[in-house]
Amino acid sequence: MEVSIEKTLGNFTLQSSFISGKGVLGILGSSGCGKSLTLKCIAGLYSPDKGAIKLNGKELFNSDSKVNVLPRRRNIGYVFQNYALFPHLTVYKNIAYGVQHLDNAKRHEKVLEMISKMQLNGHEKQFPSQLSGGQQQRVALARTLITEPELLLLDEPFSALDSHVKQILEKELLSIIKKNYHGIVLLVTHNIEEAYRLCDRILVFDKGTSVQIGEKEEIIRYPATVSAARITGCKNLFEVEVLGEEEGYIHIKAESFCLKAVKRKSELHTKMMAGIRAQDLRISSENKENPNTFECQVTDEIEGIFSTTVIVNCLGKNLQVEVPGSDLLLTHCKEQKQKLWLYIPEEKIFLMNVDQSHHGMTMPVVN
Ligand SMILES: Nc1ncnc2c1ncn2[C@@H]1O[C@H](COP(=O)(O)OP(=O)(O)OP(=O)(O)O)[C@@H](O)[C@H]1O
Repeated sequence: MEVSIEKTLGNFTLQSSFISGKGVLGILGSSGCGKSLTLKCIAGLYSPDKGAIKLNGKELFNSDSKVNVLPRRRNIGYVFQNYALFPHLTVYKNIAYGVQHLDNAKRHEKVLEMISKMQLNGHEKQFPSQLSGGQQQRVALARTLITEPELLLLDEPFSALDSHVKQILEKELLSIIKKNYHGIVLLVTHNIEEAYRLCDRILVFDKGTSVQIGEKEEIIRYPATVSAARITGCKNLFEVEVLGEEEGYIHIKAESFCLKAVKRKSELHTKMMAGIRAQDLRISSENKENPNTFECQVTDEIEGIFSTTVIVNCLGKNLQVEVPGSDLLLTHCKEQKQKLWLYIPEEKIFLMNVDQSHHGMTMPVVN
């Protein structure tokens, strides 16, 4: 599908442009950045001010040629955050709702098939209020998939679930979807972990604009913009001066320290932003004399369940380092007042442009 739209609502402007093939595309961005609005425009619940939406070669919307296909004729399935089931209808009738045009025998056959695929056998006569969150979610999905949509839109379908069952249920639901549905799936989330677990590719949104699209590993490894780096959980971002390049490496200077970084294909400017993930930094009690190794002091520690975030000061700059829950080396070094060294791996540093302004309908950076 191809989307390239603009929509202004009050003082919010959406500029959404991307291309998606089959598989699950995660739409990732912080609250209020335009993820749901993008889905609503695709589903036809809102009309963009300008642009075009194409699905499997058919134009659903085009502001130039004044095409605007009615929502019910778009053949798009939409599962909302709260499932929106009909409370007064049984599971069976909820699922049958979208295929009332079929004759009785055909409709019954399709409903039973969907009940079996969604593992809802035995719940046919129950009402939504008698089901668990996960079961309600499967009914919502069954009610959508029975209409054989060409595109499936999932808007934070896991947000109403308890966190302890969430991971199991989301995995289960995605595997049901992948087994039974072979079209395009757009899944809205503001959680990078969820996007990483469930999606094949990720589209990143920032303040109403789609800024990057690519394979999920690529998006995590090489965010193209500062906002994509932040939303994917990068804690260390700083401005650098590019000093030069040599044999596949770039030399950069960040305030008082000079670093070496592996050169990627990105275009270089004198001033850039550099990012390094807290998980990729290493603290050691020895100076192994690698490049990018600096003496550091621990200034704070934020304890998590499985890991600790250590704030280290390195040549006057604070950096966040993630270490295992009980890092004995760190405890020992602190007790013995031993020197600590921070190593910044050359291959883990990524560079981004400083200028983050988005004007006009630009396509997001494609990895
Ligand atoms: N009907 C409306 N009228 C005016 N502004 C609106 C309307 N619908 C949405 N907006 C604004 O558009 C922006 C994007 O909303 P949207 O629902 O797409 O956010 P989102 O990224 O899905 O956020 P969340 O993760 O919190 O659901 C928000 O700032 C919201 O206030």
